[in-house]
Amino acid sequence: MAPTMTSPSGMTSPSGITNFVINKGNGVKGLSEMGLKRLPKQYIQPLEERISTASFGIKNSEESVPIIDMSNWDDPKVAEAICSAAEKWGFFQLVNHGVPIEVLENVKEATHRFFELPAEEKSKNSKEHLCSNNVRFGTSFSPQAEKALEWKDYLSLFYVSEDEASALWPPACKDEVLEYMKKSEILIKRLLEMLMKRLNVKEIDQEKEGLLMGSMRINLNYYPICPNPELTVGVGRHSDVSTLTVLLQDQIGGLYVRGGTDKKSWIHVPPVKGSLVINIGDALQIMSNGRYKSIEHRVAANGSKNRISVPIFVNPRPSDLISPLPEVLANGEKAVYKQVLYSDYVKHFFRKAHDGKSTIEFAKI
Ligand SMILES: CC(C)(COP(=O)(O)OP(=O)(O)OC[C@H]1O[C@@H](n2cnc3c(N)ncnc32)[C@H](O)[C@@H]1OP(=O)(O)O)[C@@H](O)C(=O)NCCC(=O)NCCSC(=O)/C=C/c1ccc(O)cc1
Ligand SMILES: O=C(O)CCC(=O)C(=O)O
Ligand SMILES: [Fe+2]
Repeated sequence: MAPTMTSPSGMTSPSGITNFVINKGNGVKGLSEMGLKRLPKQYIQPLEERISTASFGIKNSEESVPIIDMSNWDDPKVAEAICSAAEKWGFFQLVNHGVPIEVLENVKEATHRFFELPAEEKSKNSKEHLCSNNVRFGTSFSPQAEKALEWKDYLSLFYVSEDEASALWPPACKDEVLEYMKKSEILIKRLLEMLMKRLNVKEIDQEKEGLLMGSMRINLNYYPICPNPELTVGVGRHSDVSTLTVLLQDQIGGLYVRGGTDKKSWIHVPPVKGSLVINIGDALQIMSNGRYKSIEHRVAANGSKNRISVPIFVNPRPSDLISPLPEVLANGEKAVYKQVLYSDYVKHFFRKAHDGKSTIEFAKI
């Protein structure tokens, strides 16, 4: 249902838009549903950040993110494909990954259910209305730091415990998100085992497990139909600050990653039914001393369809010190990154607007 406006004229001013979208919790979904004919000024990105979808759909098999079949996950060829993709692309898609398709369908449905709630209901999960930092309903990425806003609303859920999730996560999506997280855990452990083996880490003991996957954050992303998609972005250029990210996308498309032979092209990650997209994050780039790459990516806005995605960010714990692993440096390799407190790293990321691969400079020696 379209939101009712108390002061239609106030909406045309920049502060009216900000109030409606950010403070009142209508999000860009609220703007989209008013049937705006033109993109508000705040969302107009500089030319160089806009995404031309002209090449959308052009296929070039050598220039696409690998699609890896995990049916025989203990076959060394699978590990080889995964580690090579993590080195070369930092991104890959998995099919037959073991997470039941029904679980994925349920979490997509739950995401729509949450965003269909009235603004007042969703706003109960905003940082202003909730006394916890672990649940956050918001819009754009970092509105207080951005020169141009991004065309996305989100619900971000930091997992602390089953009890806290039961008490704080919105009932519209809580069970389905928890199930998605739990059912993905085996896959996450398998991936980390393969990736670690190649780095000379023979076994993932409890300490390493904490460092690699000691905290999880799940975002429900909603990209509503945009009046001028060519002028803005859904998500600007960034790399994730996670160890790795498990991303569920729907069938709409619009995710682009930096890659190809020139390492500069923007390559579309086409939706593949039942698949999960995996990408390496900054924490693993740092721990592998640059061997695995956390690749820049971004999301286009869409002029005709609402899109959702649900990333699971698998992370170190906030209290962990991260640095190149001793096993990686055992052969005399020189460390490229220094030791940083993971929560400092994440705060640095959230405090600024998206700026491509710049976050990792924070950890460079
Ligand atoms: C530092 C954290 C994130 C928050 O701890 P806190 O004690 O609650 O910290 P602060 O209250 O000081 O929050 C710091 C600031 O971070 C920002 N922030 C706090 N969570 C959020 C939040 N989910 N969303 C977007 N700002 C936030 C926010 O600016 C906030 O400031 P403020 O506006 O004053 O509340 C802490 O939970 C922590 O260390 N977590 C480690 C695990 C973790 O969350 N890892 C990040 C994985 S996320 C990832 O890889 C990519 C995410 C991403 C997301 C969107 C994109 O467009 C692209 C990528
Ligand atoms: O929506 C997507 O496909 C990707 C979103 C993303 O990059 C993120 O949330 O970090
Ligand atoms: Fe991302």
